Amino acid sequence: MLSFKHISIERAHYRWYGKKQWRPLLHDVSFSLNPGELVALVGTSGEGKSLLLQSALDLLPDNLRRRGDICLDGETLPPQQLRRLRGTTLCYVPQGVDALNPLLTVHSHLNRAMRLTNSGGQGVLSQQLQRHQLALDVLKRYPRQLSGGMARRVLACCATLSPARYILADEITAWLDKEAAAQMLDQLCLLRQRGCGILWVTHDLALAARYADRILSLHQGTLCDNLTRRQLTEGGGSEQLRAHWQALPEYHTLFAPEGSPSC
Ligand SMILES: Nc1ncnc2c1ncn2[C@@H]1O[C@H](COP(=O)(O)OP(=O)(O)OP(=O)(O)O)[C@@H](O)[C@H]1O
Repeated sequence: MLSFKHISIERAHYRWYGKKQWRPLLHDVSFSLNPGELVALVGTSGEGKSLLLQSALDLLPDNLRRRGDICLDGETLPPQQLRRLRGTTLCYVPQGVDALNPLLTVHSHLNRAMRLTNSGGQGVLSQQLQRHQLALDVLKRYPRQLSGGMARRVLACCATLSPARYILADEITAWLDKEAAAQMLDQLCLLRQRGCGILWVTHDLALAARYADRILSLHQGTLCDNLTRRQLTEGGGSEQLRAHWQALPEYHTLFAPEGSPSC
């Protein structure tokens, strides 16, 4: 189990006379991610979702710091151990596709992910590409020759090829049309079946309610919801999460009397 215990993230602020102060961005966030569980993390833009994922891998920029503990199977992981576990136990799929090295082809990126698993072989590679709707000729291309959605699928492909027990995926379905997003989530569900724990940052509460086992929501720097999909669809959660859910067409379809047109 991967646990976030009392995580606070603070930003350095310098006064005009040079004194440094730490100002909170996120405050006392605690939750756990179980193996074989897909958990969606929602919240409005700028709430700190990406920073929370980055803090779990010790990837925060120098002007930010984390307080609290990241624990794996009950053991607190110091920063140097978190860095060692990157790619092997914990895998981060960043929001920006600039995480792809511009000097390496897609083949090199995927090969590296495969070497970590030792599951090599062209067969595995082409199977994964097919699952992510990527043609074989994409292997020769450099990141600048990919569309935003293709680059995102290459990043997802690296994550699925890695041996990670926990995947922290930041807006993995952004820039994808509905069909491609559903296919991407089907891939995450396959990983979940294999026992992988997935924390998925998203703005799409409708998709979260369809695919995630649990939904977490951040609001004003704190974690204000940690509920199951069923609790959400049955009207649970904080006021702002309920308002968000009830504004979605999915909510109205769910409660529309049979035979009436859905909105
Ligand atoms: N390096 C940084 N220095 C100072 N502030 C930062 C830094 N990185 C992020 N922030 C601030 O931290 C807050 C949270 O940022 P974060 O990227 O985690 O938001 P988010 O919830 O992922 O937003 P979005 O949904 O738009 O991606 C924002 O207010 C942002 O401006």
